[in-house]
Amino acid sequence: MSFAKRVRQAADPIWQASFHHPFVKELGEGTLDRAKFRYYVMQDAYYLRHFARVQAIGAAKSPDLATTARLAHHAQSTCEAELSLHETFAELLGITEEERAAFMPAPTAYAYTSHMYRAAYEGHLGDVIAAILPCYWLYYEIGERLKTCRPNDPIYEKWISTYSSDWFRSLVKEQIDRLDAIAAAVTEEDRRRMEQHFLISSDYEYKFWEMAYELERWPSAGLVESR
Ligand SMILES: Cc1ncc(CO)c(N)n1
Repeated sequence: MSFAKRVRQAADPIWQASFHHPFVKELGEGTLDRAKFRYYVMQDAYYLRHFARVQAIGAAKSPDLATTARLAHHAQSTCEAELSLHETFAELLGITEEERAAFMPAPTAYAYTSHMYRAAYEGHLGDVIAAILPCYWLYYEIGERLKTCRPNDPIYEKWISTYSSDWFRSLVKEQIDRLDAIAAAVTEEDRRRMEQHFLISSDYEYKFWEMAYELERWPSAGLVESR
């Protein structure tokens, strides 16, 4: 079994939990509370800004020019396509400049992006890909599961169509193949570390839905208000 298949299987219970999370289910059904989606969009814009930078670290750590070019292209795609998607959402959802200015990353968004930076800075290209692959791959699988859903809501439909597109599928496949090629050439210790990055990112993907669904806040935010 390929390395990617093996780690995907090891992560399956937590991926299943993401597939069945109320945020994902209600998005597909069109019943998801707008306030939760709005919160998600703002946290996800933050997440994607950092995701693009981690992809760029991958570009810098690539051992050959062709891979540097591909990873840089992925970083650029994240910046252009996904952030323009978010701009559209911000407009449709009426997110204001003041809200943007007052934005604070939630604990989970902060921890997840920090995990990716850590894997990227401490490791080699294999660590970078292992840490970022669940982001691509899980969303692709969610897109596939939701693509027959008709939430009857243009915003939720746009979200689903982005992640079930051929464009997105080809990016996911490219990174899966890259992970397998790297895993075949490194040491057992490297593979163990890469698997751990993949599993931790899979856990954070689940926590990201939970964060949005519960409108997660820092503990100190509650303390300030109750004073
Ligand atoms: C948290 C998260 N993971 C993955 C993706 C897909 O790129 C996204 N937009 N946000």
